[in-house]
Amino acid sequence: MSDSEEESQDRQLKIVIIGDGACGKTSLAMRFAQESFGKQYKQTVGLDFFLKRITLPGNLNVTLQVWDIGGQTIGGKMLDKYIYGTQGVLLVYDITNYQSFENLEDWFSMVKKVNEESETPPFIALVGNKIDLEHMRTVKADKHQRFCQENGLGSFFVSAKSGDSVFLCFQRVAAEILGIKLNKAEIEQSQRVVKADIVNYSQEPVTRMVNPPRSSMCDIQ
Ligand SMILES: Nc1nc2c(ncn2[C@@H]2O[C@H](COP(=O)(O)OP(=O)(O)OP(=O)(O)O)[C@@H](O)[C@H]2O)c(=O)[nH]1
Repeated sequence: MSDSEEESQDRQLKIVIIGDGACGKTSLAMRFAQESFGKQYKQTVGLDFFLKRITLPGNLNVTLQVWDIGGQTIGGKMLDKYIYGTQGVLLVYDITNYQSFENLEDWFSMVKKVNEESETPPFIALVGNKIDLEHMRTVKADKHQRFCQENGLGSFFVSAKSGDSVFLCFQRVAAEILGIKLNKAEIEQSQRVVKADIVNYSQEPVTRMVNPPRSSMCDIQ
């Protein structure tokens, strides 16, 4: 196959990431596109772009154009322009921040409004981020599932910090947009194992523990 034939197989997909400030949108994009994570919070002003090429079953190369939209753009003039024409939307919230989940109604309304007259509406997924902080969860998983069922959304729980399910999320969204079914082996291959250091708390006599640790088995670092 010639180079030009190979290139012509590449598809470009636009995926926007929206949701409240500090829920982890930039971190998800960086984890997916650059395999990195930063603890420091730096607010996104306007938007940032990330590009990543992935291969879907059938040797289909797809370049994902990820639009990381700043949380402060809600209510601004530019948001509808950023969302317009997108094929995929990740509606992200922080599982430890209930307000970020509630506010998704507003983000979702904006997506629906922009696509009111679209013949090819985007594939939309609800993404609960920061699952490494499960012990601090304030948004129950059944609330998440109900929102997905009521609105026909894809559903993901991820951690930009540990990388858990991040690649899988983007891969499945791309596959859904293109109408490709991933088999079990392909899904399992994309699921990253969460690395956790075992912390042995049992060295301290139980009677001396004034503030017991939140988890007695392991901490996810
Ligand atoms: N523990 C944990 N922290 C995370 C995770 N994802 C993001 N963070 C932290 O949350 C803070 C906000 O992350 P960002 O990715 O900048 O959030 P954002 O949604 O892009 O924020 P805006 O730019 O304001 O829209 C940062 O301090 C990140 O390190 C995660 O999965 N787990």
